[in-house]
Amino acid sequence: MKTGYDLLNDPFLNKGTAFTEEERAKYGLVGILPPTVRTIEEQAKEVYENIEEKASASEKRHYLMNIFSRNRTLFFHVFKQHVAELMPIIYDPGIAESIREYSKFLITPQNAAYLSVDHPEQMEEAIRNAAAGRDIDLIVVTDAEAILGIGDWGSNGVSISIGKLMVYTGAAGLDPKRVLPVVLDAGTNRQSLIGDSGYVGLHHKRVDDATYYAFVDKFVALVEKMFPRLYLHFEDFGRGHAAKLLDKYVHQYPVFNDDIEGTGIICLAGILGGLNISGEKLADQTYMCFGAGTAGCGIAKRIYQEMLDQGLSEKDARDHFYLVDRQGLLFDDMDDLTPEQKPFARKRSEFSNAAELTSLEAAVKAIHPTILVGTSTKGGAFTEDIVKEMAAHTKRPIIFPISNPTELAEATAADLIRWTDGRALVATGVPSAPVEYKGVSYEIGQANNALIYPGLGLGVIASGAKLLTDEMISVAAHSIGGIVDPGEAGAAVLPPVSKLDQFSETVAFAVAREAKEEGLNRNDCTDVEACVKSFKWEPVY
Ligand SMILES: NC(=O)c1ccc[n+]([C@@H]2O[C@H](COP(=O)([O-])OP(=O)(O)OC[C@H]3O[C@@H](n4cnc5c(N)ncnc54)[C@H](O)[C@@H]3O)[C@@H](O)[C@H]2O)c1
Ligand SMILES: O=C(O)C[C@H](O)C(=O)O
Ligand SMILES: [Mn+2]
Repeated sequence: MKTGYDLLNDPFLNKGTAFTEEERAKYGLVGILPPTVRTIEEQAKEVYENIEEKASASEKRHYLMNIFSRNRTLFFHVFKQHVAELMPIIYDPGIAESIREYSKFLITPQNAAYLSVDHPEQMEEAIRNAAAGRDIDLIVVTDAEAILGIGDWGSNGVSISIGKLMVYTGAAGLDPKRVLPVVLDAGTNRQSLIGDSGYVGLHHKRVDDATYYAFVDKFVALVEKMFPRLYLHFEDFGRGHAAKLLDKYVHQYPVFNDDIEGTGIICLAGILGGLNISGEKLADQTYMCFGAGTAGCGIAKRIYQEMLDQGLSEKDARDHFYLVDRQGLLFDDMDDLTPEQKPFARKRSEFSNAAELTSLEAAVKAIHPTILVGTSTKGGAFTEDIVKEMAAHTKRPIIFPISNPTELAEATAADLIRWTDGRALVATGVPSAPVEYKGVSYEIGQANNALIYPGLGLGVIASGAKLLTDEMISVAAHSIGGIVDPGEAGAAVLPPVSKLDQFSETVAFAVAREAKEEGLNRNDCTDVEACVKSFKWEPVY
């Protein structure tokens, strides 16, 4: 039993001024807290008022992270009350700053595990120390090679693991005591970090692939052994490793790659939402991806799978896809294609001007896509000319500029609505305010995997699913339809973040039900909804 300062310093147990007089007497807290006893509602009101007073998002974030470090219950109480308002502060886009400036802002290590490739022999000890006797259901692990669109950040990337886990709890109610953020420090290729004496990670380049894969393999085997019902979420691994790691473990353990699968689900859901508004069919769409990396190929694969599920043959389905990357349109004779790009690469013989299709603009002109998804990290890439060209050949162009953070988005929602005279069906990666245009208020959906991974994770964890299957992923994408009224002028293609906790539960029900149908559940799911609800933690003392 913890007492005194040990109790106040434990963020999972601390209640601060809300410890009652009886508790203060019992736990050695008499005299080390100010005399007034507060309720959590009073504390939360105070915290919220303080946030409102801070001038910048950055100050708000630091203040909130301090609360998070000291008192998880209070932090989540406030977060849950103000999800839509606080998401951009503690998650994307605000989180990018805390990664770039991690060494400067490091307050406490926030119960994360920092694993060093230079000391694999310490791995088990490190995880044990970080878990500190807690049973863990969920790990978010990053190696920080490709954080959002801002690149390689080494140990600083731990903030993305922490931030993703905050959203899991805020949105789906996963118990913060039962989660563990992990950063795998395999070095960094960002020279400025290596040369920065203030940098807190390893001061050397990323290790070679053999050492790297041995490090990750050791980690996965170890945490699977230590926490037998673990759901393992991979975040922001580099293009050269992300899909390989997922393919390696996906049939063995319940693992999830957020950038590949989470983004695939949310974009499919957004596209289905868009088609619901336009009344068109997926099989009639021409899909173009700009930036065919981890997310770009993950999304293409999910949409492709949906076309197969809708009855198209593999060949017919593939014919709908065009990938554009740095080289321009990707052709099958290129020698630098990734394994994930290859299935979607086109034949030069399909075009009379193949040699000229080296830019997005040329590709849009030649192909006339009806759906354009941006995962390129090239801010402003969807120019007025490109968007107008696309919109000239389709009534309701579906355009999702989803590169993060804000400055890397391929376009803004306001420009897309304006350039297409209100016809574009838009979703963005970061939150966008409604766009007022010619008397209509266009609500903009947020195509960010944060709208889906919390519910998906809750469904997997509550059911105790042995694996995360393609079918579970598909039902997750379909489960968030029907929340938005497609008939309303300016309707969004995705449900609003303000309803995140409600639809996360809907997603979890669907996923747990599917796990049960596939016989993959290890927990009793006789009553799926009761099972899911029993896994939800409430931020109250
Ligand atoms: N909204 C979401 O939920 C979500 C999810 C995942 C990723 N993303 C965003 O997508 C972007 C890409 O992430 P990723 O993990 O796929 O990274 P990645 O490095 O795997 O892929 C980026 C791809 O874009 C290509 N690219 C880079 N610069 C380009 C340019 N100037 N022109 C054309 N192509 C270019 C790269 O060659 C690469 O193939 C990031 O900004 C990230 O924040 C958003
Ligand atoms: O973190 C986000 O905001 C979404 C996504 O996982 C990304 O890498 O951009
Ligand atoms: Mn990511």
